[in-house]
Amino acid sequence: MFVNRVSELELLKKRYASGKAEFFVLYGRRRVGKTELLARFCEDKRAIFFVSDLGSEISLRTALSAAVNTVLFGPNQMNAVYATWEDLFHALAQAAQNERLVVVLDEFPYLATAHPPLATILQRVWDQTLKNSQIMLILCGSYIGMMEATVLGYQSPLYGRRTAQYLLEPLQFQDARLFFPSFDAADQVRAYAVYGGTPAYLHTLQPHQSLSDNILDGILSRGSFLYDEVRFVLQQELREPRNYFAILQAVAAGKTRLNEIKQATGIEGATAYLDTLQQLHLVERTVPVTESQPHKSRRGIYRLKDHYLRFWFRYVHPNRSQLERGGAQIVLENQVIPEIDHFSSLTFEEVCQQTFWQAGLSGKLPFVPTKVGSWWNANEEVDLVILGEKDAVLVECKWTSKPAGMDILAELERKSTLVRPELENRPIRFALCSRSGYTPQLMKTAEARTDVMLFELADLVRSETQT
Ligand SMILES: Nc1ncnc2c1ncn2[C@@H]1O[C@H](COP(=O)(O)OP(=O)(O)OP(=O)(O)O)[C@@H](O)[C@H]1O
Repeated sequence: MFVNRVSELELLKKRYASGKAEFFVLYGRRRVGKTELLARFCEDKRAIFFVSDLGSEISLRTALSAAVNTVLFGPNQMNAVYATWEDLFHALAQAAQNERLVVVLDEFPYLATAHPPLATILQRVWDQTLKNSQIMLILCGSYIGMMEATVLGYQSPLYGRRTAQYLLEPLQFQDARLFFPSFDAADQVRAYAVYGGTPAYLHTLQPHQSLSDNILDGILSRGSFLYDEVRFVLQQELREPRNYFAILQAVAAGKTRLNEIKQATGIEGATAYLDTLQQLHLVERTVPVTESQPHKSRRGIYRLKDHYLRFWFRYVHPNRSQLERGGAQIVLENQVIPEIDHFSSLTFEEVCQQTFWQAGLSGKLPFVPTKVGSWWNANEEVDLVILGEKDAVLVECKWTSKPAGMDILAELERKSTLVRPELENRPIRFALCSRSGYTPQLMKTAEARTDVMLFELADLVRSETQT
């Protein structure tokens, strides 16, 4: 099963069709599907696809030489090794002189580390010959920090050479749910809350088993792929993980403001760590949707960007001693199951947000949204506010087992008086999204009013995506 990535493939195809040399940089966190995407793209093309590993400069040059020669001259030439990287890149330029040639260097940071002058050499050959050829060079990497240092950043010799760069994001809910179509709608949201949109993590799910059995066997049990996955990935990205781990754990536990994070971790210099974690796309700082200058906002809060990171820091990392002694069932029963709905409620808001964006952009809302996000002040918050040029909808997302009633609408109307001053005279409408439906009285009210919309869980999980 290969899910979505339609717009990414389109972008790559467009560049391929440009008729000139292309230098495409694809990056994104581990397991997000970079290699798979590029493999699909290269399927029907004249392409050299090379995945680096932790080998030495000579072993990587030998392996890449073999890959290059096999594609350019056939398997008989496999043993000829280019004496220098210059020779190798010039050979690529030669081969791409009159004919499109795609060259993928996957896990490029490994190459750059094995041979530090490589970025400078590539830049030189690019400027001399490659840029005038028909090459489509794709550099790809997981270690986002390293990609930014070796290819994307100002300080890199390759800076300014790229013709396109793309950060591959995890799949959204509508795609992720295709990995567990047999779950009911509520469990699909819960599963997305736990696994997020990383295809490699979604692949571990056994759809014929219940969600809790999946969590037990595939996450909480020692030796399972996901049990140590976060530690493994973070240790590769971060040299001194201890303080980062403490900060990530605090944020996962709901400490979202800077002073709360400092207090929970005792780390005075938390800001610097948070900056790095943001650069690594592990943490994001969000501000109320109405803020016009996000960087200056005093209402910024920190959140973990990745769902599975959130789950791991909430339930695996803090319970490690118990889990190491075989206590997976106890952690599941005493913590995960009782809290799963509380844990999933934030994801439900995110699913609603994704749905409103999609609906709005495909003309299914009364107006085109320009921004969708949460709003909060020191004491109160509104789950979502959908802003258009001249419209605003305030949304309450209820992830509870009881039908939502008039009190929920009244509460949202009360909060609208707090948000109104920031809405620049836009008329306000209200929308409710509820996992468990609505009371008859609220349904009647919504029918009678043009400024109230009700959405059921089924409306929100209905899929229109491609596979
Ligand atoms: N769009 C997709 N639909 C379904 N499965 C996918 C998709 N993208 C990737 N996968 C699967 O997810 C797993 C991880 O993908 P892949 O190896 O491409 O990720 P990556 O970003 O290159 O990871 P790494 O950085 O760890 O090398 C693979 O098993 C792959 O087949």
